[in-house]
Amino acid sequence: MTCSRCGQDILRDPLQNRGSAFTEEQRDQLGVRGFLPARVETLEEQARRAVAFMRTFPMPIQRYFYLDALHNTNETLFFKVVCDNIEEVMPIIYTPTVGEACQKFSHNFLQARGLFISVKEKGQIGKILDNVKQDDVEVIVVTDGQRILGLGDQGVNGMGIPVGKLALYTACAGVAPEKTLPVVIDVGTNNPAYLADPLYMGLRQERVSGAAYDELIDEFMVAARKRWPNVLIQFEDFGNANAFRLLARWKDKSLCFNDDIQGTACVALTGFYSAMRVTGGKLADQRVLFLGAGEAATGIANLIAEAIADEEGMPIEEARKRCYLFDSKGLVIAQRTDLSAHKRQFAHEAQPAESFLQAIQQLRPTAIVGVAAQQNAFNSMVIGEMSAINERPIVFALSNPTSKAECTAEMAYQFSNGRALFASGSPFDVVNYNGKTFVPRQGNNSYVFPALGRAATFVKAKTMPTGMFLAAARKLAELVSEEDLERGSLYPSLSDIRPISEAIAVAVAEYAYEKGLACGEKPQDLPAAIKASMYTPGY
Ligand SMILES: O=C([O-])CC(=O)C(=O)O
Ligand SMILES: [Mg+2]
Repeated sequence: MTCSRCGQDILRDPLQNRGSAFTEEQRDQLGVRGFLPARVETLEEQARRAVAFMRTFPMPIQRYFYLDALHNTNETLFFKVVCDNIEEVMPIIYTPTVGEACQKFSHNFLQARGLFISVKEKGQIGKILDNVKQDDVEVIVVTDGQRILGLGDQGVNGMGIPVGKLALYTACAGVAPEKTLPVVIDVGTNNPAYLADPLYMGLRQERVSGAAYDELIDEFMVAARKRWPNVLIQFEDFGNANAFRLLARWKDKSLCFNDDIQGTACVALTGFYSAMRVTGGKLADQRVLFLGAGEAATGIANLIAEAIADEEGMPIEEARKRCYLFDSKGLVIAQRTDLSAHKRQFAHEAQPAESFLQAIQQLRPTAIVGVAAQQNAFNSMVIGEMSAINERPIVFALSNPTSKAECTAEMAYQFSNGRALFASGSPFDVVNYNGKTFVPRQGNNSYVFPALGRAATFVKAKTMPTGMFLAAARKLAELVSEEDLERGSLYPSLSDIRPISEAIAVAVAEYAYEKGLACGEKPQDLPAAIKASMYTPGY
């Protein structure tokens, strides 16, 4: 198509722009001649320049803003850089640096990605969605910014999270960039610093709750599905109360899931399967004590219970007795009267314990899981006690970003004399301890959410039941090698995330076909069909 006046628009559209890679022919056809230096470059050449430039910035946050600018300029090039350097780039565009980027969002704002829907726009969400050019959105990640990682209420500044999650959908599981849409629902913020900040870009009012909140989310859910009937909606970083309510309201009638409850659970369960290859025994033999009782804690505890119930043919209530929660008021036990429904399921008969250490001494757990964003809560006493009780204590410090982790990898190995089976939510470097090299890996939902989403949209599932998360956890566990375990890695290397995501997507899709959750015929060669459906950056 010849369009001599469209050239400049094409160069400004990150989905169409190829910059210096436009060929001589395209430069004439598309009307971009004159707006580019003479040399025609390959994507590889462009990527080399981009990576070299990125590395000139000393701080991760500077690299984040450079990559964000690249993302907004040329998506193909951005994803080429991300896909070919995933281990280097992931901690920048995702956890932990994305947390800092959220905190700086309103101060460093240049150009936004995604949709901002505020409570002022109630009644008009359908119209807003009609403004979106993309006609085939497959995955939406939506947040209301109330609990961004372990950083609390970030309001609209939380937009970095849906943007980062969706970048991983594309990079890890090949969901095409034009089929993703990040969304922030702005109902205000209860963060006093933002309310007082003249540069804060969201609604400067206290959060709306109750019926007005529910009606807004309902309107969004209905309008999104009307505009894109098969879209998957991933709930991300909502506050506890809304996260559980929204999931309960929508999980059986809409293709959706909550990443913090279900995605995190899936990866944590894999961590247990890996740990048990070292310790021996079965999941039903575990006794798990959680520091925290929110989305991640009860999500993980419930999925462990589902897995035990499935493996042992045991009632779920019985299986739940392997998991104990410790919240801000102490150990969650049957006699407490202040418990919300999601905690009550894990309120067992036990003595009260005021400190986490006391709870360990009473319950003698095989594993502790930190999901309370309490830096250094897993101190030498806690890990020392776990190591006195267990030959190989399981210690998962899952809170994000790094500053909120319950302990560092180094602390876990040091305080356990190198015996801890460790995983963390944020990345930690290799640790040398007592002549041994440990390679800790991330028990982060990024191992599974892109693949789960890829599978669910591929099979056009109507909902995402628990079995899909179990299938993903078990497949990921199969991909952990003996060499990984020898180095203390409970997960495979993220440098292989693309084939890992592919294998998980195949396993989840297989499960969906088997259980009648899929719409349409199963392809004869499912792995080949899934592979062929995955986007790879190229012109
Ligand atoms: O974003 C991450 O790294 C994991 C996650 O969902 C969270 O911490 O809320
Ligand atoms: Mg999250």
